Amino acid sequence: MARCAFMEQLWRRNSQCGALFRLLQRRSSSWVYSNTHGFNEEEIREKLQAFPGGSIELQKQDSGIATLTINNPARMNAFSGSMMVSLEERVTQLESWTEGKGLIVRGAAGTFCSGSDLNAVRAISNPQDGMQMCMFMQNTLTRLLRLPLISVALVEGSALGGGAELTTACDFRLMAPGSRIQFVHKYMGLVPGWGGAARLVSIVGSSEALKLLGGAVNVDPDHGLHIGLTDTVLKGNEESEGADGVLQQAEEWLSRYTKGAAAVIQAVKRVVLSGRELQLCEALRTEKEVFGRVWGAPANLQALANKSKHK
Ligand SMILES: CCCC(=O)SCCNC(=O)CCNC(=O)[C@H](O)C(C)(C)COP(=O)(O)OP(=O)(O)OC[C@H]1O[C@@H](n2cnc3c(N)ncnc32)[C@H](O)[C@@H]1OP(=O)(O)O
Repeated sequence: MARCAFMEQLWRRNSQCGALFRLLQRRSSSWVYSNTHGFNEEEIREKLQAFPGGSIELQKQDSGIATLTINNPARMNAFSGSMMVSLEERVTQLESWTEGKGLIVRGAAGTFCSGSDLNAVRAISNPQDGMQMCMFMQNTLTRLLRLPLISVALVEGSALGGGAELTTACDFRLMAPGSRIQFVHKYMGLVPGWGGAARLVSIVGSSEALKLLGGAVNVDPDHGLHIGLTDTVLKGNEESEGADGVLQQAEEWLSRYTKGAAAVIQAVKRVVLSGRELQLCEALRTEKEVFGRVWGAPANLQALANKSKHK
């Protein structure tokens, strides 16, 4: 133990190593499962890779907003095994994006995602593989939600099953007209397994969550707004300018919250995340630590020099 504390001090002394230490600490604290829980990441990664198809595209923009596209249109953007692995790799890339501020998660070709690819699910329907896939996806989606970026799910068309769960791994849900979010798991003889039930309860409360899961309710944009699952309803592509009007609207909506220095926006996400997830004392200590990183930092000094008024 003493040796560990000494090593930690050494790490922290050098600021570059300190940053790396924080990154590693943040990454490992974002993981729900490790080998102590019987999770064998390498093995399930290899099994998932045996079910190829589709892709996960990541596009980072200079504005600090990235777009993550679930791309498997022939199967309504269902997640093949290789897409699950690719999503994890994209999340890893985003974890170290120092200039990043926001993230839009969307599906290709006008629909969000129809959950896991039923062909892959059939092939790994034994309990051991099912548990490993569940832990793999829970780890990935927990890390997605904990990214130091403000994230939105842009829902067009259908978000079904695991697709509905994916929307809850974002900070906000924006819905296009005619779209739906539906936890269809009950019809498949399942419950959510990608962390969607736990996150749904924290978004809409336990009684609404019980209704949505127990009734496999088809949530349209108005119902989503009413129960607090949806944050805003966008105009349709035909009512907005350009071929990809809904994406543009989502970027405009998100950019209200991402204006400013990346370090500050990332700090905002961190303090809200710790308030959301941690016990009060721990959240307060995290807030103090994050505050210490922005206090006297360039954005703060610049604001002081500008003597800004907030009218
Ligand atoms: C823990 C995770 C739990 C889960 O995610 S379980 C999976 C839950 N998802 C589902 O059950 C979705 C089942 N699919 C549907 O209900 C419908 O296909 C859907 C999405 C409403 C679209 O309906 P339509 O517009 O009528 O189109 P369609 O049925 O002809 O589909 C077009 C092609 O896409 C395929 N597809 C859709 N969802 C899929 C899926 N999840 N896995 C594998 N293939 C899927 C569908 O089979 C069809 O393919 P094909 O053209 O017949 O070759």
